[in-house]
Amino acid sequence: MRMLLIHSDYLEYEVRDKALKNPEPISDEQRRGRLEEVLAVFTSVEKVDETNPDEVVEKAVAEIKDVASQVKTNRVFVYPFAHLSSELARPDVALKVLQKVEERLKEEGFEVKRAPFGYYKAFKLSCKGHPLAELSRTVVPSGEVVS
Ligand SMILES: C[C@@H](O)[C@H](N)C(=O)N[C@H]1[C@@H](O)[C@H](n2cnc3c(N)ncnc32)O[C@@H]1CO
Repeated sequence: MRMLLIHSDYLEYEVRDKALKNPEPISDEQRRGRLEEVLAVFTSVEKVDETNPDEVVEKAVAEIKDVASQVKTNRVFVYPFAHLSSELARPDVALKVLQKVEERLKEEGFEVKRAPFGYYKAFKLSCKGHPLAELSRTVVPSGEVVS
């Protein structure tokens, strides 16, 4: 799993067209979303993650918690983003992984939004620009190598 973590004044999105034949079903209210003072986590779930999705979820949550504590926010925006890897996991696996990351972060006490999966989306992002505002992390199941 590849993550680009941007500490932001805000992140907002608006759903546009379907990018998959069967995108995640969403309600009207999920067509737009915005969070302020947020750690935006743009995430590509990778083929290698399919060997142990549950472990990758835990590793990703640990990384997100670490960065969130460094930038002092408890708000996280999980954003599916298929552009950080050339070896993407199947959509059905990727969606489950991202749903689980959202669920586990909430269990850890974070305020979390997750952008809808399987769509083209317009988005606006205001990066804070401090030294820790732009970070990337890669997590893979144990025993796998980062390509
Ligand atoms: C397109 C661009 O504007 C938008 N931002 C987009 O990326 N849409 C992606 C993700 O929401 C999701 N998706 C599919 N596979 C994956 C995966 N392995 N990991 C993460 N997301 C995935 O399906 C869409 C098409 O790949």
